[in-house]
Amino acid sequence: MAIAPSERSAHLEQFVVTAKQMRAIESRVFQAGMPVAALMEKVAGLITQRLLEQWPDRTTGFGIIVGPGHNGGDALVVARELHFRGYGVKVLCPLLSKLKDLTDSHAHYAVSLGIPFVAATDDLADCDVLLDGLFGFGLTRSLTNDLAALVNTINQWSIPVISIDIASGLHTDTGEVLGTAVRASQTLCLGLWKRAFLQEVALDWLGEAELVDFGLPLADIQAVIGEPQEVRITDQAMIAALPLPRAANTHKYKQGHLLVIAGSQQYPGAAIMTALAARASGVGMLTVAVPATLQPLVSAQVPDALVLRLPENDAGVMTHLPDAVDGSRYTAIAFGPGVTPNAVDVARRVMESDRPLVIDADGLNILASDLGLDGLANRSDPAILTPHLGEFRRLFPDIDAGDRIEQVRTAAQRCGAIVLLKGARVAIADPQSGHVWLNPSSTSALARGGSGDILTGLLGGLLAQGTLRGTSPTTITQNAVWWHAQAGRYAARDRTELGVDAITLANTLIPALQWKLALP
Ligand SMILES: NC(=O)C1=CN([C@@H]2O[C@H](COP(=O)(O)OP(=O)(O)OC[C@H]3O[C@@H](n4cnc5c(N)ncnc54)[C@H](O)[C@@H]3O)[C@@H](O)[C@H]2O)[C@@H](O)CC1
Ligand SMILES: [K+]
Repeated sequence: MAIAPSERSAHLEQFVVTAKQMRAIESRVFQAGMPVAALMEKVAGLITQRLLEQWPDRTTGFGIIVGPGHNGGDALVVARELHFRGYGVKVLCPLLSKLKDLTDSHAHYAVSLGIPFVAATDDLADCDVLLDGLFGFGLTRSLTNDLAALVNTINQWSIPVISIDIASGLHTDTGEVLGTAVRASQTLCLGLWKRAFLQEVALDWLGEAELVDFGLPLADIQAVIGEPQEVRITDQAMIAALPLPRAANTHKYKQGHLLVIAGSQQYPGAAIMTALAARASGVGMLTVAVPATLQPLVSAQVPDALVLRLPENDAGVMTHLPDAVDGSRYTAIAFGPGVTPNAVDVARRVMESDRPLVIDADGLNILASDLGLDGLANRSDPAILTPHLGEFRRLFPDIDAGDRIEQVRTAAQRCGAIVLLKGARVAIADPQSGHVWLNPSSTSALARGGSGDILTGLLGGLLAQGTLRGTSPTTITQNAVWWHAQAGRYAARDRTELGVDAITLANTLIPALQWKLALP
């Protein structure tokens, strides 16, 4: 059955594949009768189209770097098409004697057309654009000797490099640099997102990444992937997960009641930032529990929140939750920002509550140093841990095998909580299924103090609302990560990456949502 192009694109955008899966999908398509050469023509035609759009001026000179496999074949077909359209084209093919048959055919044909093949990397130094067709998902070994020298040389130039499928030298699954790798300004990822694009170690090499859909049948993709273990977070799924629209006859208690427990005399701002972001989530009721002396300050900043005064010690650290703070009154609890590592009794009470829980910052440090993780698996309602890498290492010191995606999966399964590992590509793991969701679109503007407090408040607010709507806690967690990142991106458009302080970020949450909702 045919599906609409927008629906197909939303489907494709959520898949993440390994090299092995991509190879298996490709094999099915070839076995079904699609000629390899025809598919290569189709892919190269789409790449050529992108290049023509970006460089319509026919005086642009292209340097085409061709490897031994079909990535090199793609590049040669593009070279031919650019040549036919009147562009200047030079080909550098360092492994000319080792070309796969189809690639070799294209090389012969290119020579017959009079396209110049150059011998030295420096012969490309006067090109305006380089096309990297050295290796795609077939790269198996590290780049060494002459190939490594070639890559290191072009990386020193300031000529834009467009990589076909993946920046050559990156491991398709882990994103690791194998010896050395091309530093692309742009990568045209073919067919399906390879796992490397969701690995933060690869980001500096991939440049701007775009998916080029060349029509792989969804049935073949689904037959190979089965139930997806790793999923890319998409706008479409996240817009659908928002607590919108609200029921016309709702009232504030039906929109969730979040208890934020945060702050200390040393870190009063953490309570304010968490509360401001919780407020922007649209949560029906917000209560903020802080050490008593902070109450006037927090009330002044967030007058619409109920601010509870907790007993505190001489250092301004909350000492315990009085019995009057009855956890059962709340739909969700967010605990940890700025409480200091000494708020151990409060942490214990929070862990004992049966409410859906977000634990962040010092809350995580207290788990690591005092309470341990054993209490998490037996809770009736979910707990969500939101560590950055440092906190992750303290919580799970012995998890170091595999890449980030595997590590976060292991961590969730081990502790029985949802684990959200922060970073340039946030990864969220579900303890039961082992599924991992990856956020593909973010901004370095978020690498800043206070940004995590905003995420905690937003996540808490969405958890309180989503729990009542029956949204799954992993979907709510994705929703918060996505919204937080989009707000960062939206704010950075106006203010650059330097201008997205935490308060600005909190104030941008709603405008960013309007921006996303206005998109088709
Ligand atoms: N999957 C698909 O459906 C399609 C794939 N196409 C292209 O085909 C590519 C994959 O093609 P291939 O499987 O031929 O793989 P590659 O083009 O990535 O190259 C693999 C070749 O390089 C050699 N090699 C690996 N590491 C090396 C090293 N360090 N030094 C020297 N040689 C090394 C291998 O022995 C093999 O011959 C994709 O990335 C894409 O560009 C497109 O042409 C058509 C559609
Ligand atoms: K490449």
